[in-house]
Order: sequence, then structure tokens, then C-alpha cells
Amino acid sequence: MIAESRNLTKVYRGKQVVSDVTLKLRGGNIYGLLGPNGCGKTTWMKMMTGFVKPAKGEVIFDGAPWTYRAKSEIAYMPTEAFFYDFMKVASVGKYYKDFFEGFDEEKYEELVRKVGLDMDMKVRDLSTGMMAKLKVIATMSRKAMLYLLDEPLNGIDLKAREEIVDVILMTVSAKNVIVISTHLIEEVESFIDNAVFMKDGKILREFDTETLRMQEGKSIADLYRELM
Ligand SMILES: Nc1ncnc2c1ncn2[C@@H]1O[C@H](COP(=O)(O)OP(=O)(O)OP(=O)(O)O)[C@@H](O)[C@H]1O
Repeated sequence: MIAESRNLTKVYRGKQVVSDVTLKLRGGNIYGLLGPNGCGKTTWMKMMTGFVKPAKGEVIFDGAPWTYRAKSEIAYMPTEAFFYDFMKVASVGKYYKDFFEGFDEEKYEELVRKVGLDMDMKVRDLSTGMMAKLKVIATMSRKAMLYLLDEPLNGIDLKAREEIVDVILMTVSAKNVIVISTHLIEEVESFIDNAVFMKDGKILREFDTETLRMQEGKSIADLYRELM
């Protein structure tokens, strides 16, 4: 197992926005963290990365309680755009290389080409879909054991979504685990290995998608509609 969320809880203004979230993240898997806006997905991801301190519970990473050492092995992609306008696609790669040990420049260059970007493009000239692709490829070019992608498919067209999914599938291996948060269930149904339904800060249900299809003969979207 790569990481574990043990009873993670966060309270804002007296309200539990994440409540007792316990989840084991096993290597070689893509997890879909599925739930409506405001259900606590981002707050949970920020606790996993160490950006937000839990009120209760702990993160176990690679067999030991979370320490700052874990930060270099956790690649978190927030929903906000986080590059400077004046940067070029090439300088985003250099910036990442300076910040993150093990950033794979060759992989970055390959992914830039694969998703149809260009090293000379300026961040300020990128469309929404291009920016979404840039965020994902920069994050996925980091060497990490845990990738946390917050809403990577929101607000972009079908082709850009497919390219992003390809990059995610190219990156997953037995040595890492990828978590994608989204409320776009149909978009992730075909490629996630595990679905985690989250509502009002709690995990309602977690299952592996293969078992769901075989045993219950249902799609994730069907079950989501029933339970949420
Ligand atoms: N820093 C903060 N201070 C106060 N309340 C917060 C803070 N961050 C998040 N919240 C509240 O916590 C709840 C969960 O928010 P969170 O962003 O984790 O949900 P989410 O599932 O990621 O939603 P979205 O998809 O809209 O980002 C929301 O009600 C939000 O308003």
C-alpha cells in the first residue's frame, strides 16, 4: 500500500467538512474520488499533501506517518491555474525542475508534444483546454508515488479530456497511485479502478469498479444516482 488516510477530519467554522475519512490507496490503481461540489474532496487532498492540518486522524505514507519527506513523493495538482502569465511552456518545465527533485524533463517534453502543445507557447495565450493539459503534464512529469489531481477534466472539450486521460494511463504503474477528484462520473467511469463516493465530508461507499460491474451489473453512474 502506498498511502492511507486514517480517520482524517477537518473542521471549518465549527462544521466538519471532512469527517473520519479512512481510505487505503494501493499501488497500480487509479481512484476516482466522486462527489458533488463542496463535499470535501479538495480539503481531503490538501490534508493528504500536508497543506492543511487535520483536526483529527493521520496520513500514513509508504508505511510511516506523514513527514515533510513525503512531500517530494506527493504530486498535487490544484484546481487553480498556478503558472505565471509571462512563462512559456518550456519555462514551466524549467520551473518544475528547479522545484521538484526527480522532475523528468524528457517525459515533460514528450508529453508537451503528445498533447499538442508547443515549448514556445506563452501561458497567457493558452486556451482553457490547453491550460488544463499543461497542468496535468507538468504534474505527471514529477517523480512521485502519489498523484492527486483535483478536477483535471472540468470545463474542457472531449479531445482535451481524452488526451489528459491518456497521460494519466501512461503514468500509472505498480509503484504509484493516482487519485482524481471529479463530479463528472461518466468521464472517468471507463478507466478508474476504484470509485470512492463522497458526500457531506464522508465516504459513503468505496468499491473496485470491476467487482461492481461483475457482481451488481451496474455502472458507476447508476450507483451514483442511487446513492447520492
Ligand atoms: N479555508 C476554508 N475556510 C472555510 N471553509 C472552507 C475552507 N476550505 C473549504 N471550506 C468549506 O469546506 C467545504 C468543503 O470544501 P472543498 O473545497 O473541500 O469541497 P470540494 O468537494 O473539493 O468542492 P469543489 O468541487 O467545489 O472544490 C465547503 O463547504 C467549503 O466552503
